[in-house]
Amino acid sequence: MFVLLLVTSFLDVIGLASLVPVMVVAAEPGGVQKSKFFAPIYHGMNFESERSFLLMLIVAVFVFFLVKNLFSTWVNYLQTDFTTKLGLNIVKTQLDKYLHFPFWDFNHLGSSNLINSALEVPRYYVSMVVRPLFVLFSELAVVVVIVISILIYKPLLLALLAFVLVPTTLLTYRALRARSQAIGNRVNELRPISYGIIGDLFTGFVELKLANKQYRFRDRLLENQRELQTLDSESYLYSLLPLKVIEMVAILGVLTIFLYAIFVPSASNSLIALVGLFAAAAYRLMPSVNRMLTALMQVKQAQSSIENLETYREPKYNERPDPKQLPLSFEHSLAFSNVTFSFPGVETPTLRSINLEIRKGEKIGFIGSSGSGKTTLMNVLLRFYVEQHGHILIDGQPLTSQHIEAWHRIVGYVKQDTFLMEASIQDNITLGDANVDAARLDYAIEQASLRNFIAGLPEGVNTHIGERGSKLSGGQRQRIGIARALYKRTQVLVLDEATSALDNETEREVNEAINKLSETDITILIIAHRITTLRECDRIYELSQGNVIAEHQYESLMQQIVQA
Ligand SMILES: Nc1ncnc2c1ncn2[C@@H]1O[C@H](COP(=O)(O)OP(=O)(O)OP(=O)(O)O)[C@@H](O)[C@H]1O
Repeated sequence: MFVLLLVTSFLDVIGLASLVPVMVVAAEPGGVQKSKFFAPIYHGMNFESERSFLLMLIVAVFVFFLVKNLFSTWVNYLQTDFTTKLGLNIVKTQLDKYLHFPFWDFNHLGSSNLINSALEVPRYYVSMVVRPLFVLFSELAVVVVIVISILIYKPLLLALLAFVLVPTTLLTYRALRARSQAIGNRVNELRPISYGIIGDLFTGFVELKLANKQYRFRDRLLENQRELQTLDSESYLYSLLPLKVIEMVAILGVLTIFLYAIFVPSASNSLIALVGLFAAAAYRLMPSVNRMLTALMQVKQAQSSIENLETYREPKYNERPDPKQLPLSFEHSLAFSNVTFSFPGVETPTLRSINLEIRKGEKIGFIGSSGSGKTTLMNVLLRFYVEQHGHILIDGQPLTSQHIEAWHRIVGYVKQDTFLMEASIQDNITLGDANVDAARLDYAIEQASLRNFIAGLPEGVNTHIGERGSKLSGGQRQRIGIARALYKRTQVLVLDEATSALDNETEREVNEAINKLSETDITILIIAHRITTLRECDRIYELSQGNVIAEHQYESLMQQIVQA
């Protein structure tokens, strides 16, 4: 890419330079014969008249410019193609980086940071680092060609130009560099904040409106955006500044030589010619130097993007599943054997030596006060968290990182707040499958007790459910989650009963689905906040402070509660 840009720059300079001798010979009668350069060509090619030679020259110049511009358009195309692919590649590597994040680091990072890192940073990197580097390089090539030409033609002029332009350029760059970098860093801090506020505004629409706080959020967003836009304008202003500074210094150079010529009359003639040359050369060099400076400042401004691409590359953040994935068979039992788990940086374990054995097909309930460790236990089972001691045993075999893919194929999870996309019911159940297995979908809908509900919708499974399922009731959302788990042939289903949707209708709907599932051979683990959900369970374990403190049967547990 850089070599091609170099060639383009050379062609640009040659193109411009070639116009001067052509114009000189054209302007003067008999100029071709006198020219040291053109006379041999004129005679060598046996031209009869100067007019036909000039005609040939004009056609040659035109063809040269045509070819040069076709070539540079092709190079520009390659360049944009290259930056597009590069940009996409960076988005991919950034996304992969975060997809392999340990679960709690992922949560800790937050979605606004993620959006910024995966979408904005690559865009910024391409437009503020890669493209400016191309500009820098091609302008550098132009400057080098001009400098060499001047060096050959008039070394004194070069010395003069260097004396005026080099310190100015360096000083301007030094003066703006630190501020540019500071602007870039601040922009990188502010952008995720805007995404965060916008996200809160959408997710908390109902709560914020009821609390009449929506305008406070709007004002916070506007405040943040104001600073962002001011910084943006400031950096735009800085991009305009170098040209003005350089121009001022160049004009000062011209005027100084004039002054010298006025006060030292003996030197005036040759000096005036030098002034003309100086002005011409400076005017050709100034835009190039300006673009180079702007490019350098943009790269400085994008320093934080470069750093962002580099962060979290350490191995501890890259929990990629072991490449050698092994098959897994689950025919008889799954067990927690002495499972102990602590969150990083937390001293007391959240799960302490958990020992449980569950046979295939059993339905097991988990109860316990809030914070007792129920969700954490399920997250260990789902491998989002990994125990520090003990093992999860599947048919007696420890579940290792080499089984992750096989395990995730057979385990399903229906969370309290089921993840729903702004898409059709079918897409939500199949998670956007391109080739939907219709029989499987039908089975999932039936088992999740969704059939009547879907039959009543005008567009059936193709009905859109609104942002995060806003057009559904709490029970319908959970049942879509259950259908999703069944569609992927889940053998172990973890159900986290919603605490928020506690109305009787929701309970009835979800219980109906669970009861239906009890007839299948799917192993079900239900975290329940209401005991009635656990009617069909074979056993119910009670957790307290990370320990299993009791094992109950549904009937006896109900009796205990009634007596209490
Ligand atoms: N990412 C985390 N980092 C540190 N501590 C955490 C984290 N997630 C949960 N905890 C803590 O672990 C403990 C167990 O939480 P957990 O969510 O497993 O409880 P739970 O029994 O499912 O509660 P609930 O019924 O309210 O959902 C709590 O004290 C909680 O504060």
